[in-house]
Amino acid sequence: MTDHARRPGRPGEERGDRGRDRGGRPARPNRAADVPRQAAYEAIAAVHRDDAYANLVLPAILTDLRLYGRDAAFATELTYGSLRATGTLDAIIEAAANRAVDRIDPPARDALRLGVYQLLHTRVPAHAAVSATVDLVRGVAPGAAGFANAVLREVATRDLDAWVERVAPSYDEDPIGHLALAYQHPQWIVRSFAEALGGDLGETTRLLIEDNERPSVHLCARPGRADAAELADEVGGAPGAFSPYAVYLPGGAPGELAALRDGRAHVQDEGSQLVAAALVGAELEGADERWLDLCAGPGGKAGLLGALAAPRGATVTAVEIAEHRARLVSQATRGLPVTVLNTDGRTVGSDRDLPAGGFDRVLVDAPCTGLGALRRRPESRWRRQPSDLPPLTRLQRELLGAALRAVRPGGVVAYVTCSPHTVETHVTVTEAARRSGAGVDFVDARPLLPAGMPGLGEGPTVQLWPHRHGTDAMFLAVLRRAQ
Ligand SMILES: C[S@@+](CC[C@H](N)C(=O)[O-])C[C@H]1O[C@@H](n2cnc3c(N)ncnc32)[C@H](O)[C@@H]1O
Repeated sequence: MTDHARRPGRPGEERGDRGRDRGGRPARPNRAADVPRQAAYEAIAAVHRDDAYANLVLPAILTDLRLYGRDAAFATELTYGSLRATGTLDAIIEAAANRAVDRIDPPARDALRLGVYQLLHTRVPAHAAVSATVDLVRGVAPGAAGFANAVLREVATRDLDAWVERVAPSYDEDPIGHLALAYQHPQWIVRSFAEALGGDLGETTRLLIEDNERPSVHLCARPGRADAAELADEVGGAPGAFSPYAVYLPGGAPGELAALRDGRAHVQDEGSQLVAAALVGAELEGADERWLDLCAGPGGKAGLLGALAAPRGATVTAVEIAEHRARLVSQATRGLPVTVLNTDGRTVGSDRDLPAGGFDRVLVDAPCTGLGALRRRPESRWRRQPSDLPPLTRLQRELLGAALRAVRPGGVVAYVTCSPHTVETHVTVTEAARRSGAGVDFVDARPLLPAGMPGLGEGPTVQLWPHRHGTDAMFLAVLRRAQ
């Protein structure tokens, strides 16, 4: 695995030796296991053992094992599908094995997850799923082959619905617990979605279903450099439903597109385009020249803001605390009127380049749990924990407080998260506005989005949703500092 595919270890986090051979290398399944399953095993083992990200580690494994076409697609489906379903697969394995999953050796457990996924979610014939998985287990955890065989045979006695009925609480007694198991999300996340959707469990279910689909890739045709309709023709895609800059790409990865190479477009979810453009569309009296992006890495929104700033004679200051991400912002905004600062956005007022009251428009695209983008990272729903919330919401409040210091009287701030969790959205915004010394008014964000966009709620803030808008679940609040 390449280093960039690996999530940095947290301080004090130890990596165990399980699933490694005597030389310390990850144990490889035996060569008899067929190659797509071997690739999927290696990817999910890397995710669980090394904290890797599947979307980064899998392409490297596919290349390493020379898998293309249908084989690569099968390996991808197995990897993404079994990572997304981990919690549900584990509940089924526990019931079938009559043993807690954390008492199963990690290599055998990962192989079993893959096997159960094939049995319950794919058209792979049961005998093939069982024998291929037992072969895999022989390579990675030889002592567990008989155990795996017995568990898989037990799982194969029922279909998915019957297993859900057996292991999930009934919908009537515990609807959140039932939906979590049936639709493969942790309970705390289902609860937070239901709350953000006003308690509508039917709509929550539609969201959970959408979260289990792979999203299409969206491009942003950079204003002044490309036209969305022409770009759609060029790449064989379709113009977006809402953003005037969006193009939906057919298939998965964008690959080598000339438009990306020569800076006419960048990859960006349509929801991200909409919230960045909303900041620029907000009415402003007086000067409109100095824009600030307080959390800019890796530079998607800074790229769009820069392209929108250029013809207006405005400039963008893009702040990013992480050095490597600041470099990505510089790359993403080459040729645009954007200055990148590798610093902490909370230094507004004490950093010469970030003067208090020095900006007309400010974007805070805050670090968040990313619960609105679970479609993109199959493992992230199981990795995120409720304990992630307190430090993140504190940082969000501080960054929004800094933005409210940075904006001039009468100027506007857009607060954005790619999470619909109300603690990261409404609670953060209300608290930061309350604590800010300056007077702050909410601007209705709905008219700042394209006319006719459905499902924008009661305002003044806006929550976009995968199942309503086909975008990530982006939240947008627009605030104006009192004169
Ligand atoms: C949600 S991402 C921003 C995405 C970006 N706006 C885009 O469209 O590509 C949040 C970013 O904030 C950065 N960040 C976190 N704490 C920060 C701080 N105190 N000051 C500035 N940037 C910070 C993170 O490193 C991360 O790159």
